Amino acid sequence: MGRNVIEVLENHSTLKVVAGVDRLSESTAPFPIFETIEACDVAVDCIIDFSHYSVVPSLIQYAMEHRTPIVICTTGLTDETEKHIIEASKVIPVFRSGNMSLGINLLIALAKKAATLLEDDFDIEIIEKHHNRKVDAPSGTAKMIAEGINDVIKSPKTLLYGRHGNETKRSTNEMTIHAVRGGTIVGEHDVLFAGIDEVITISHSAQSKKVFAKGAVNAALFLESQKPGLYDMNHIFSNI
Ligand SMILES: NC(=O)C1=CN([C@@H]2O[C@H](COP(=O)(O)OP(=O)(O)OC[C@H]3O[C@@H](n4cnc5c(N)ncnc54)[C@H](OP(=O)(O)O)[C@@H]3O)[C@@H](O)[C@H]2O)C=CC1
Ligand SMILES: O=C(O)C1=N[C@H](C(=O)O)C[C@H](O)C1
Repeated sequence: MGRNVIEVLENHSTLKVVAGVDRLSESTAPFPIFETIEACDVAVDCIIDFSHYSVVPSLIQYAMEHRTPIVICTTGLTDETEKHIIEASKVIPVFRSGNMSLGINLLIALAKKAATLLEDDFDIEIIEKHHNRKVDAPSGTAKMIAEGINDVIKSPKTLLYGRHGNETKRSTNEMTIHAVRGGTIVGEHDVLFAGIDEVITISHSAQSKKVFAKGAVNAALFLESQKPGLYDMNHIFSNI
């Protein structure tokens, strides 16, 4: 994703990459690359993060100490890191989303609407598919979809992850996320509403990683004029 962000910013009219963080960089980039965020001594106006959940706490710490707005796109964050993000957002503008595409945010809005209409008679299941290099499962997006649905239905469902080892039939109170990993699949999410003799599926398929990089750059631009706070895609697409 880092390379995709660099490409999106290559000919940008107002933004430019002034530094990168990569622990094993062999890059010939025209800007300094640091092994860790702590080593970064370049003044930056915004941090865009696509990394690994284990390093996000150090990014947040750096952003707070330097009063730098931050766009956090990394998924698989621990509960402790989630709390850290909330604390940080009291001091600096923080943009946080497990999916930076417009399409997924529309899918969530549609799935919420469908869930409120169908929750009594339809089983809801989420299937996500990603490339074989992804380290976290289920995807951050699948969790966002499930949480979004649970926020609006009368009886929030218990979340399950896969059905392996389950020796009882499906309960109406559950919603399961199924994760598939293979090849170079960029990112696919299906929300299934399965009723008697009919199934409605709401799907999103990312065709390239560029879509996430563009979303992150838009989020960085959005943060430029924001006060400290926690922001997400709903603040950008407020009319979805
Ligand atoms: N919100 C969104 O829209 C999107 C979010 N993502 C999320 O962004 C994150 C990154 O995705 P992606 O770029 O595809 O993943 P990659 O694995 O390609 O890149 C992750 C980067 O983080 C580095 N890294 C991993 N572990 C550590 C560590 N312990 N210390 C320091 N650096 C580390 C990796 O370095 P190295 O190569 O040396 O391991 C690599 O440079 C994931 O969490 C993914 O789910 C991805 C796409 C869209
Ligand atoms: O790791 C990825 O590639 C992606 N991760 C995000 C997620 O976990 O939902 C977003 C996107 O689906 C791509």
